[in-house]
Amino acid sequence: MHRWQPMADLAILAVVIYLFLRWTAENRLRVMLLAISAMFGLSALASRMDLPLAAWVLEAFGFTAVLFLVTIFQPELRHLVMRTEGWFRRPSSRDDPADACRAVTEAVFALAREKTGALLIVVRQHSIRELAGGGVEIGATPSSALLQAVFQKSSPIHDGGVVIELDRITRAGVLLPLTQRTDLPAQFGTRHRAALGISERCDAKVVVVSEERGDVTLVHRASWRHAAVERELVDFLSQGGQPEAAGPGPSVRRLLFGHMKQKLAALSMTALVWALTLVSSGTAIKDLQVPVEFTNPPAGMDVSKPSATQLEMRVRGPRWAVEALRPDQMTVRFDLSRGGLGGTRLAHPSDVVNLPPAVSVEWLRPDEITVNLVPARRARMN
Ligand SMILES: Nc1ncnc2c1ncn2[C@@H]1O[C@H](COP(=O)(O)OP(=O)(O)OP(=O)(O)O)[C@@H](O)[C@H]1O
Repeated sequence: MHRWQPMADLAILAVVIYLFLRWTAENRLRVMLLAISAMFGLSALASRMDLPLAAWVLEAFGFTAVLFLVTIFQPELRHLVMRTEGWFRRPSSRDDPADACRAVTEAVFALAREKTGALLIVVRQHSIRELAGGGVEIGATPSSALLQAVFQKSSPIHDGGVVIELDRITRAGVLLPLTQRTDLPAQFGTRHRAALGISERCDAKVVVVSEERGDVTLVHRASWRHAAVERELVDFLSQGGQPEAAGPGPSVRRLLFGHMKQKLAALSMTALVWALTLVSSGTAIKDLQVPVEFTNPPAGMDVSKPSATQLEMRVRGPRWAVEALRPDQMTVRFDLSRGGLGGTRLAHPSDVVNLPPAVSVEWLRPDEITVNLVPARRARMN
């Protein structure tokens, strides 16, 4: 095992935990999944520590919880699968997000001026297929005229919401889940409740035009505010408002500093798993014979009569790390570039042995290696 491998191991684990936390954004489901993972983890720990009864009980709890999860959280699980769809969607190269934003803004404020009710759902990363039912498939490039026409009272599809996905109008007349909140302004009827309902369940941006008051409400992630001027709607739709797949790719800043809470949680959980593996796997000792290689002899010189071509050593460390050590991957290399003609005493071998962290050398033979550097031809004759 190379020194970088355990690091890569932990880094992969941290990334997997982070993706898992981002994926399971719904709190109830996340708690449940974490509880199940913890039960199986503790069960493995108990069996390692020779506590068979505890291991059995924890495992049984884990399986019961899985059954419970599949039956109770079926809609959430289905929604999770839907959510992954957004990771692979790419916008059509024909459609410019700025054009879609312009069309929506123009239509929304035109509808607001004439007090025509409207509800627009701009889909981002999460698929809303499981959340928004019914409606009519459209599949058109957004234009102000088309959006205004859809919401006219005389239109057969003016009821419900219009879905805009990857800068295309994909459906009209869709029914959305209503929010159950009781703390909303009295003037919020079912149109606004539908907007809040969908925004509680996914990352879509929703725009509502009130038929009664002609005002424009912007809804995202269960919070809302009014937009008095077009600029506010444009900002709402464009500031992190484009579906991530539609942009030029996540910015480095967002990649590094976005979702800090989940990143810290993932790092803490990785540290915990690391500590648990150290404790649960116990300590092991292993004797190894590691080959020695001499590299970079000065130009025109060769190595002759090295005092040893392999090292014997005994290492100690966490069982999983020690068991993964493979002598053929641990070649000890001595750099001879600074050697001069004649005998050269090399660095203490234990300084150049490449061991993963937490694994230490108990003893190592020989203590010291010497080589002779000779003109290239003489070495070949030896
Ligand atoms: N579940 C739903 N999903 C999508 N649209 C809905 C849903 N329920 C109602 N609507 C839309 O809302 C309209 C009714 O709006 P209502 O007057 O109840 O709401 P409101 O929030 O007071 O809006 P407004 O201020 O425009 O009156 C319906 O005609 C329909 O178009």
